Amino acid sequence: MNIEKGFDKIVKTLRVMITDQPGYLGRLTTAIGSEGGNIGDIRLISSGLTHNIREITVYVDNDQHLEMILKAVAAVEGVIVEEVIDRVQQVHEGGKIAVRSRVEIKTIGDVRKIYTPGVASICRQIQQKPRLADTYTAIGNTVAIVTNGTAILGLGDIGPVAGMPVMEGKAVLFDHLVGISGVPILLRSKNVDHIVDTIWHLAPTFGAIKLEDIAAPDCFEIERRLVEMLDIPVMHDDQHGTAVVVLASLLNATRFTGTRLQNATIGIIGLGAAGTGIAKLLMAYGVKKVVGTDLNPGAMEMLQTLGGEPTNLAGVMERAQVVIATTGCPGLIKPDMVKQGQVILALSNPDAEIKPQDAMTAGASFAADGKSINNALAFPGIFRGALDARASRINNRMLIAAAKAIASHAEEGELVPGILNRNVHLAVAEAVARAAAETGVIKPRN
Ligand SMILES: NC(=O)c1ccc[n+]([C@@H]2O[C@H](COP(=O)([O-])OP(=O)(O)OC[C@H]3O[C@@H](n4cnc5c(N)ncnc54)[C@H](O)[C@@H]3O)[C@@H](O)[C@H]2O)c1
Ligand SMILES: O=C(O)C[C@H](O)C(=O)O
Ligand SMILES: [Mg+2]
Repeated sequence: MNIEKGFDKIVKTLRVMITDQPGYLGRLTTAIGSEGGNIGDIRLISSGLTHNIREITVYVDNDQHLEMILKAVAAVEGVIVEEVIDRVQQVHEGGKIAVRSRVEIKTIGDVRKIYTPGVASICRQIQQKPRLADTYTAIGNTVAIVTNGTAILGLGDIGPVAGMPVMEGKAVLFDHLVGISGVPILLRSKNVDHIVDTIWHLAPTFGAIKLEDIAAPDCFEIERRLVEMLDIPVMHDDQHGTAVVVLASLLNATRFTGTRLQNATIGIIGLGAAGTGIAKLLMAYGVKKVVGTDLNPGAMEMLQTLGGEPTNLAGVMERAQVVIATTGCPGLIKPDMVKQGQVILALSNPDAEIKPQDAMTAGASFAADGKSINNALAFPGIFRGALDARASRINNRMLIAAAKAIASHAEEGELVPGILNRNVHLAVAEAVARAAAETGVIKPRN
């Protein structure tokens, strides 16, 4: 019940020509199954006189596994594989986002209105009353998604351009879930001063700034300085979006087990952007005992400064009732390290420190990975709420309100609700806007 059903396989679609007689499709599926290929959809694409074309979705472990399956299929008489389609690749072709017009142009008169000369009167009005930009431009509904590519998922420092598919993915989620226009900004810099300065100069374009996949420790300084300098919300998603979803999941885990989160010992493995953000929010919520480990002594020092206790990997696994891993190291937690009844959140993407199934088999009471405990549950509603409220910043009260809203939408026995449930994002937005008003971070109308 607590294990997310695995999407940890690679999805391939085989386009096959099959003799249209009884038994051929059966022999084909048997060949796939005999090599351990798990079959998803089977679609009939076209019917000919003697042959059919079908597309068969197969879940495989890796490229070698696919090769074995193709070999087995090639040996089936009356079946020819025409193409192996990669749907993941397909969906990225041409990029996943575009800027599109919201107005229609039918005549030259329309052009005169949306563009020069008509547009000039709108410019003048905004010049006189800057707040009119909220009414007459897209700024208030546009969020920059800024990365320098130094911590793209758990893939590490792969550069901003290689990180673009993730940034586009975040923009797609913004649009789909809460109607925000997310604009990826790729920065070719690892210099904190340059990054801060560049974002400051770009900021008038945006209603808010979402920092994404910028590695620790620079991410802390960049965010701190921007929050200080700008009067629009700035939030590093990997720190705070992740922390909100972790808090939501722990509110539920402790409710199910009848324990008090504040009194639980929380262990964090990997004290980078995500791990440190999680430690900070859990402590702000009232958690008294946070132990943590990192390969980097500077990260351990920071935990100590925050009031946590540095230890080693064995120490975390031994002492913590809840283990949260954010290292980017798949397979770091071995099943024999898991203690009976522990909650294990292995959050690294794309591959977890331990698969939830393995943690459950090893005795965990709850286990989840970064696909279900994902900041995509938090960031859309947090930014929607902050923009709607005209908040100048995002504070802990807003983050905790978001976590409670997420937690309250989980089904019984579930740590968090599904990412695609729009009601969750709406509830998060409302809770965040309310908390912004209660904490007085609403911008005055200028
Ligand atoms: N599920 C989510 O919503 C979510 C959100 C953010 C980040 N993450 C994942 O968390 C991971 C880290 O992301 P980040 O942005 O914090 O990166 P980061 O580079 O800021 O931090 C990673 C930290 O892990 C430490 N580390 C690496 N290997 C370690 C090991 N073997 N033992 C202990 N510490 C180790 C590093 O020293 C570093 O401090 C990534 O895999 C990312 O996908 C998941
Ligand atoms: O992008 C994700 O899936 C979550 C998170 O922001 C990450 O960096 O892993
Ligand atoms: Mg990220």
